[in-house]
Amino acid sequence: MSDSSSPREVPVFVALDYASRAEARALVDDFGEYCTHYKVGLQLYLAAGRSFIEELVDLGKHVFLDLKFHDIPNTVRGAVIEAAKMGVDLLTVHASGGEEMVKAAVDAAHTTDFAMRAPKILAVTLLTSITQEQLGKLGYSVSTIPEQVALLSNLAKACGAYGVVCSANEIADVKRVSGLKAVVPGIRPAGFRSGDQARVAVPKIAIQNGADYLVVGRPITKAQDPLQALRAIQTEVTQALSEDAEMIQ
Ligand SMILES: O=c1ccn([C@@H]2O[C@H](COP(=O)(O)O)[C@@H](O)[C@H]2O)c(=O)[nH]1
Repeated sequence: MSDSSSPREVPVFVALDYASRAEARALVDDFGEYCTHYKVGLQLYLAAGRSFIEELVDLGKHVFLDLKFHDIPNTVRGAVIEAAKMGVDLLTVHASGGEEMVKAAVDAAHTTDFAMRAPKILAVTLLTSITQEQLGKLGYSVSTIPEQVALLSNLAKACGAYGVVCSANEIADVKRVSGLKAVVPGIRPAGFRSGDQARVAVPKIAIQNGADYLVVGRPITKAQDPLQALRAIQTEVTQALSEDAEMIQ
């Protein structure tokens, strides 16, 4: 979306976690040209299906389909091909599905007939809702969260993924081991409750840490004035990017 010679841009994907197409479409219409990037996850996909994704694509929006595939390689390959047909920009699989599965996803995205619009594959490392304690209960008690994220980022890179999903706390580890794009949910503007998110950061910190994309849901969709909440986040991102650029000069 931007090359290394152009100024750094960090798109904000608004997570449309709604139970109906009508609610999601109302927000998209309210935001108009203020928002060009939307994420569709399990809830809205199950409620509104492919046609809503195609509607967003037809509106010229960048669509991140966040269905987090985790299955045997052959099944994931088929699912990626079907997703590619909708013209989505980004698509998630769980890195913990293993090398063969992530490779199958990347290969499917690149061997599809829709090569011009091949979705970029993101590997989810550790969900931003996971704590160190929960990681231990999953049997990874020898690893810290940053170590586990680094390990899975390395795997994602070896498989040819475009990027990973991680929290703002692990971006440096991701960049160090893989150089992949960091797509960062768990964004909480100052004062907004964390809820079920465990590894959170304000937009400014995510930018300072090197995020390539932010993902924001409830701090926007549950705000009294969602457009105002979106604009405030966009302003914080723009300011942090210009402070960062000044530091580099
Ligand atoms: O590790 C992950 C991976 C995906 N998500 C998704 O991002 C949004 C975040 O929503 P908020 O309301 O801002 O918490 C949501 O759609 C998740 O499914 C994530 O949070 N963490």
